[in-house]
Amino acid sequence: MELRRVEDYDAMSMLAARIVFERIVNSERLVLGLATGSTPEAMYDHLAEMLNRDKIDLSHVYTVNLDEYVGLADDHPQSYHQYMDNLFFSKVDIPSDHTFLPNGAAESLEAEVERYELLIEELGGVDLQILGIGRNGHIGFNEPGTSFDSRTHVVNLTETTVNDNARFFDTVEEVPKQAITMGLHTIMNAESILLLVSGDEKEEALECMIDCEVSEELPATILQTHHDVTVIADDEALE
Ligand SMILES: N[C@@H]1[C@@H](O)[C@H](O)[C@@H](COP(=O)(O)O)O[C@@H]1O
Repeated sequence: MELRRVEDYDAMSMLAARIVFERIVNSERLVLGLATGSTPEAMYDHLAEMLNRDKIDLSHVYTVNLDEYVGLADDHPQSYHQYMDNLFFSKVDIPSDHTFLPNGAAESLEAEVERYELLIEELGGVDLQILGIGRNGHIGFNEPGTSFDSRTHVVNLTETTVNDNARFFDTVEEVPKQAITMGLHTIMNAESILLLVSGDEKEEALECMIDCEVSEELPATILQTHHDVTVIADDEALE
């Protein structure tokens, strides 16, 4: 695991954007695993700017997102579909049939998780996976206790996660209590992983991700066993 310490949120975002940019321009074909949440917001901004500035052709880029809330249609303002459209897809020229997220409004969630896992496999797997981390050490929406063997699945969100994500909704009651997420096995299959961590509220989760014994009670600790993880963390997250 390579740890790159940076001064603040913007330095983290800029470095992450540069790493993703380099991968895009140096690949003949690239499957990017994308994350949502507050952490990667500025990275998407910088990345879109770099790609547009240099008029980079993106016809070789495919994206698969980590997760989506259950019960929110694609056009729901708080869905991750909308997040990705607003923050990234609408600003860059990735072909629209190259971008994928789980469908949280699918009639059969069971069929949807199978479809999504197969889709990732058919794309040839993820080359570079962007990740954030939850305060309780979750990655994607894989809450403490999730099996390390998990593939894409439906999860019940913990109270901590529901409360943490309530800031994106008008009231905490509106936050969905379930989500579809790539599993820990799915995430570990990525060729490279880039984990972004910013702010003192993530300090404990980060410290544990690096130092605690690998355990399903702390999902992010599984990253200790991946062969190519780069962590970009800012001073506040490391103090
Ligand atoms: N499902 C997302 C994760 O993909 C994200 O990494 C994490 C941290 O979110 P934030 O970056 O907003 O702190 O929690 C959310 O619930």
